[in-house]
Amino acid sequence: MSNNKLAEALQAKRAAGENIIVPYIMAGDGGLDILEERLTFLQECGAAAVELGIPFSDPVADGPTIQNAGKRSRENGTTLKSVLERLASFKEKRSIPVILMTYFNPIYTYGVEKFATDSANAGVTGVIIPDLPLEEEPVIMDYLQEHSISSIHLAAMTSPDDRLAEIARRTEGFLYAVSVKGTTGARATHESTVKAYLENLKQMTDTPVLAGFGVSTPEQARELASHCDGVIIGSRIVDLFHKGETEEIKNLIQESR
Ligand SMILES: O=P(O)(O)OC[C@@H](O)[C@@H](O)c1c[nH]c2ccccc12
Repeated sequence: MSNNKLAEALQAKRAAGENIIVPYIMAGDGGLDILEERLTFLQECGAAAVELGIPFSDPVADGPTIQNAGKRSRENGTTLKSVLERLASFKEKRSIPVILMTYFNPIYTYGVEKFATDSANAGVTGVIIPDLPLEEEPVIMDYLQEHSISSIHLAAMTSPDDRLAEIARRTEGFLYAVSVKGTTGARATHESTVKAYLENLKQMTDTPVLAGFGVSTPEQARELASHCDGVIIGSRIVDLFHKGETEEIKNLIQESR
């Protein structure tokens, strides 16, 4: 049974004529005590969902901004366990969907089945595991489905069409269209081939398609969203929270919608 709660929440924003905006933040950057406040703030800014990163020592897909945030978070003692416990402590109070972004290693160490159960208890709506290839997904798929947690897959610009079609078919909640060739981080421009790539993905699925990597301004967000359904904004938001520039975050999200 695939699960549509997340896709439905995102599609509701789209149906209201908005671009779907999903900010990424690093859990525990600034301490876990401010997590609730940040999620509430992002919800009030009009974010459709939040992608919440779990810090990890070898974040292969991350650029410097998120690597540094992960380092700060680990220095604060943040672990997958402490994040799930914290999320569980205020799950009744929030309505914004929370998507966990974690590499597979912390999940494996935690225990795959326990991860799914505890994530469900923490009110987690979806997960992104960037280093778990489609072929390896069976190790966790059934547990996630049992708890109605969406498994969000990443599409890469370098993948051939038949691979993209398979990813588009299997993804739940939304399809994460990685829109650069490289790691996370703010960039001035995207390659001209991105448009065709996003439009191609849009034709492969009815699930929302969100573009991520390298989006840091409302202009970029609106431009990419005009070829799909919305965007994920990571490094820029992480940086602004770190500097305490919350007003800027609000403007960025509101002008991207
Ligand atoms: O930081 P950027 O360039 O805005 O990209 C989003 C990204 O940070 C977030 O979705 C993310 C952080 N770490 C990841 C690892 C893999 C895939 C995605 C991510």
